[in-house]
Amino acid sequence: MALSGAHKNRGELRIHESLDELRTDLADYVAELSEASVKERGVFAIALSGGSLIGLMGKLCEAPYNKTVDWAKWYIFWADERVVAKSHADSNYKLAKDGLLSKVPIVPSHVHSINDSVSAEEAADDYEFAIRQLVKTRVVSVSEISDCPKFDLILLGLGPDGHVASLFPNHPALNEREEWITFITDSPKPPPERITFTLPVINSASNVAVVVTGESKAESVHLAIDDIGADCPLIPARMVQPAMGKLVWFLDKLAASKLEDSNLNK
Ligand SMILES: O=C(O)[C@H](O)[C@@H](O)[C@H](O)[C@H](O)COP(=O)(O)O
Repeated sequence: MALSGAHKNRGELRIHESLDELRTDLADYVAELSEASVKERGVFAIALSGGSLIGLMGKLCEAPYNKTVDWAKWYIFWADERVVAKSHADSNYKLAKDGLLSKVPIVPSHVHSINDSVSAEEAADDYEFAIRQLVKTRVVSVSEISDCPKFDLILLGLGPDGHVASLFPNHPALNEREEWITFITDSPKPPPERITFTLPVINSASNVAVVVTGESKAESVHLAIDDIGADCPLIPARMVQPAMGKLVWFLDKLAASKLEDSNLNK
């Protein structure tokens, strides 16, 4: 690792010299959490996002992880999904299926994707209902401090505008406190209709990892992590603050290029 650090309340920072190094560290991290969760609970409930994240998780399909990870115990969810057919090029399900899930022995019935044949509002309701059933049977754990599901790991990307999952800057969805899953029909990033985990669900997870590469994200990384003034914009990524869980940032050098030195162990 090029640099590492820990901001006092913004989690652990893992900054990598190369994308290859980041990919290996991310695969190790996911594999370790999977092992710990299977040991403790017998299952691993993981939520994915779309974007470059899936490609960056690619090493999990290779040796040794493809053989050492207990794939049969994985339950897969999406922290956000575009409301399009599962076969559509914009589908986060399709991205993960093609890039990851079809390459490892995941149990098909453990893959919890959205209902793609209904409206965004119905898809959000259906997804929340499905997750509620899995919380009842403790496939997904439950938070000790809220009634929210406690995913073992939620993986997020970061947009250049500071969005995470489908929670966009200044969008009312950021204020949702009751629902676990909400929907939007006006996403500034196409396609417009999406469902997304709400902040209470993200912040109830045992582990949240934000995976960010490239210079276009550097300003958002700075606004999400550094001690900024009250006049700076409050971007969605800064609202990712797991209450009891652990937050880890996987960054490449370009994404980390605007971070203040004081956050890094040089
Ligand atoms: O549905 C989506 O649009 C994604 O889930 C989105 O939240 C993504 O994670 C970020 O936009 C970062 O994407 P990149 O890593 O590709 O820039």
